[in-house]
Amino acid sequence: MVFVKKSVLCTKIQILTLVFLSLFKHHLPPLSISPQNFHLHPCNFFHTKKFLIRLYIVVAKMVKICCLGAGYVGGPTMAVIALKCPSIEVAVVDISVSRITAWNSDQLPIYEPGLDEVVKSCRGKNLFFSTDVEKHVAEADIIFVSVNTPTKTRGLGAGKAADLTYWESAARMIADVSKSDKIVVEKSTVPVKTAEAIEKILTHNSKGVKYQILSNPEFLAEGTAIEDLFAPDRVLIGGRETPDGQRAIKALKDVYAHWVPEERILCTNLWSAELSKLAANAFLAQRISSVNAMSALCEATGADVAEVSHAVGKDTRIGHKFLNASVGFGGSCFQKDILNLVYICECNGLPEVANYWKQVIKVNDYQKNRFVNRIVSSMFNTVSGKKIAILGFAFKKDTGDTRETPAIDVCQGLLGDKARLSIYDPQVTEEQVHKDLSMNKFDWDHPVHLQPMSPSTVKQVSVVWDAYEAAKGAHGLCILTEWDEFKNLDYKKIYDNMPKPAFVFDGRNVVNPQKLREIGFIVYSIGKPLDSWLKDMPAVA
Ligand SMILES: NC(=O)C1=CN([C@@H]2O[C@H](COP(=O)(O)OP(=O)(O)OC[C@H]3O[C@@H](n4cnc5c(N)ncnc54)[C@H](O)[C@@H]3O)[C@@H](O)[C@H]2O)C=CC1
Ligand SMILES: O=C(O)[C@H]1O[C@H](OP(=O)(O)OP(=O)(O)OC[C@H]2O[C@@H](n3ccc(=O)[nH]c3=O)[C@H](O)[C@@H]2O)[C@H](O)[C@@H](O)[C@@H]1O
Repeated sequence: MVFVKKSVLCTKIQILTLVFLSLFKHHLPPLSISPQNFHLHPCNFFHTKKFLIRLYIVVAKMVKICCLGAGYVGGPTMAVIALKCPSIEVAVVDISVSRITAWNSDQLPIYEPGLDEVVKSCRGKNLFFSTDVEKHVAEADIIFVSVNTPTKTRGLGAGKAADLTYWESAARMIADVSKSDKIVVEKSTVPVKTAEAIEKILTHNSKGVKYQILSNPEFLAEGTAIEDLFAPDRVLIGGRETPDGQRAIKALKDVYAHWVPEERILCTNLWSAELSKLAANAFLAQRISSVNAMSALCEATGADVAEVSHAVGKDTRIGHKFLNASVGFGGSCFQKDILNLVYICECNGLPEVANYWKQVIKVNDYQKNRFVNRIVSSMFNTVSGKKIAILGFAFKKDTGDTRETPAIDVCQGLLGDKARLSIYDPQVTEEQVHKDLSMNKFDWDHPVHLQPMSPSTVKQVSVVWDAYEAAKGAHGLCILTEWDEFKNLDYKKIYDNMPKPAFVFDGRNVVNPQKLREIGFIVYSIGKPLDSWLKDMPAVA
């Protein structure tokens, strides 16, 4: 009985202390950042004499992370950190009010398998989305910067160099509002040596606050972001080789160590980390351009690119991943990052290296042009006034992202020849399609609220919500995204509703060309033996 009364009294005191400390936590002296401090067992916690000290530690110094940029990287990455590290408070902030409103709603601003569940399980607990950028930056111990780094469209390095406007303004804002020491983490993909520039901005405006800059590039791919974040091949952290730099690396490593095995967390110097990100994307894109270059040769010789990729990929030194021939790679990063790499090589007096990487983009552009040429040349050298169905507009399946999607170039090529397009994609809105088809190159990579507000509607384009509707009355059907549903469409029904000859141009090799030929279609599949109809047509119109 005595024990019960004592414990009730004790609990009341504990709760009151907790409330008190919560209210006045900002007036307590800071402790060193170490997530290890927070692994207190809840049972021990309330029954030890050191209770007040422990409570002080937990309430006063729960590690706070703030991420600038609630986009495709900032949103999912921070949601996973919050899920895996319940002892860390994560605030994701953005200058775009509509993005933050969407993150706080049931309709998240990006489509990514598994993301909804992760966000819903920690939002409002230790994961917050806010437009109060300055408040959260001021309170944070670790600040991730995951803002846009588009390709420059004007001035020095236009068309190649990374535009660091958003990064620089983020750094200046951090310097303005910070009153305590911070670890600033480059999450965006940036040119090598960016950390040096950021360091200068921060230290020259520091008002006595100390900063450590880390490079922690992100390797997630869209469509599999949550999977990739849960089990990354590696986490890369680059920092200064000074004692303070190493302590900062350790603090960030401790965050990832909540769920990533130690041997997968690689620590390097700053420049290696920054360059590794650009190198990884360049290597990946290079594989696609290599297989796409082979696909042209396959069409010319009667080889089948799928068989060639399979045979080549069986060599364990080469491996089978990323060898799918396609209409071309898209997405917000491959082209941007390679252009950036090319620019850095040129600036460092390495024109041969620059030209080598430039070729990866040239082959990608060649592949998209080749696809359009195949369509036009097989349809009697003109698509003027003809309806063409476009199945898939996103740059890959399982995402609604259309940034630098090959569909834009293919559609623009067909529109240039006066085709009428009927577009269907399960995740891309009508507004987005019109915006993409009327926007200037590279404009898409700026924050949404800074892009052209009301894009002009492209007259010859209609967007529909059903593949059958898109194909009705169409002379040809182009598959531009490998959505699973395109594999299982009723192609007989589609064929019956099209004028003849009816064409299928498969830019993702999702259909079985033989089966479609049996129905009656004339089929073009990337890198596959050509239909007799196409053999007589020039590959370049
Ligand atoms: N999308 C991807 O799969 C990957 C992207 N990256 C890199 O991550 C960076 C971000 O890419 P995404 O997330 O795709 O871009 P995003 O455009 O989806 O998101 C960037 C966000 O930053 C916000 N922003 C810009 N300036 C800001 C500021 N000063 N303060 C607060 N918010 C600000 C924008 O409003 C936007 O919502 C880029 O450097 C990209 O190269 C790296 C790996 C994967
Ligand atoms: O820095 C980035 O933004 C990210 O870029 C890519 O990820 P992502 O662009 O989201 O998607 P990928 O799966 O790499 O596909 C890129 C493009 O290549 C195409 N692709 C991919 C693989 C393949 O074999 N063939 C092929 O044409 C895809 O359809 C897509 O258009 C990288 O895979 C990520 O590691 C990286 O973090």
